[in-house]
Amino acid sequence: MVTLNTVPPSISCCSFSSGFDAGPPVPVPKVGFFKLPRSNGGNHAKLSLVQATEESTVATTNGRVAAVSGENAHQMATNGKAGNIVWHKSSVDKVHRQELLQQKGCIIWITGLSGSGKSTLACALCHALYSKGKLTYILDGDNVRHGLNRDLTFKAEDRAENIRRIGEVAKLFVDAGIICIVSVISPYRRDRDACRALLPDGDFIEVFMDVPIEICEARDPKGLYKLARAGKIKGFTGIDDPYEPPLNCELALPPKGNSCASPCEMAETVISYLEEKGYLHA
Ligand SMILES: Nc1ncnc2c1ncn2[C@@H]1O[C@H](COP(=O)(O)OS(=O)(=O)O)[C@@H](OP(=O)(O)O)[C@H]1O
Ligand SMILES: Nc1ncnc2c1ncn2[C@@H]1O[C@H](COP(=O)(O)OP(=O)(O)O)[C@@H](O)[C@H]1O
Repeated sequence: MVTLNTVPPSISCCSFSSGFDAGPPVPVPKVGFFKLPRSNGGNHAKLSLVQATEESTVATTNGRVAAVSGENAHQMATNGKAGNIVWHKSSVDKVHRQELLQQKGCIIWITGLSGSGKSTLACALCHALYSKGKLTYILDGDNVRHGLNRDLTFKAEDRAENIRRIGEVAKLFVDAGIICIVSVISPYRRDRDACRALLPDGDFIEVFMDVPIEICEARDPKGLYKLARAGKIKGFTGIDDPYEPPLNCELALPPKGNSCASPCEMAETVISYLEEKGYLHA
């Protein structure tokens, strides 16, 4: 049984003064009104609340953010196509959640050919960490392609989008303080490295299932290699589509001779790494 024994963080909502004792003082913003230009339809723009702090200036009209400066400008620059989006901070953050869970959030990214044992290792690891009272969540390629990524094929650009979305979701799990286990072929180095770059150094732990295709093909639990060899599946990884092995992974798990270590032994190897790097403590 896991006992949670933590001091809750003091609560403050955004940067507005709450008016009651809620922990350390927060900056009280200067609040005023600001008239925005006429909207397209010729109606007068509504007077809008302007929240101005030393760090940022945000104006809204009809619920939409109109202007930002200061530290949040960085978020404006990195948010892709939408524009005018401001990062919203909470008073309960990753550090508090990690304290609650007594672990550190990270991604264990398991890459390798179909049949190399990614899902099996993911399950063994999840089980072993659960036994130690550690919270994990598995994002498995097959499973995610049933929902979030059901619109994607196995063309290179769709595989890239598959990995990008999984990387972003995994990053949210890490922010939640969870050990996120990702088991996906992720055949392109560039796509894996892009996910690595989403996280602080060390938090992306790449585990390579270094299993030769002959072994994977002999296993063929879903009969997909057989279909690929028969030309009934086109663009199958390792047959007529590329797999780029990692160059600098944190862990590689090759077979010893003709046999692989058991899934439990592999899970223990990963757990030793997590232990050594301090991920199993807050
Ligand atoms: N063309 C092709 N190539 C590779 N794999 C194929 C293909 N078509 C279907 N499958 C099945 O899809 C699973 C791989 O999905 P992933 O999301 O992990 O792939 S990828 O990372 O986007 O390359 C993979 O699951 P695993 O066997 O668990 O790896 C296969 O079962
Ligand atoms: N360490 C292992 N030793 C022997 N067989 C394994 C091992 N790991 C997985 N397998 C077997 O290999 C097959 C493919 O494993 P799976 O985890 O589904 O691979 P992947 O997710 O990479 O496609 C399954 O039949 C599984 O039981």
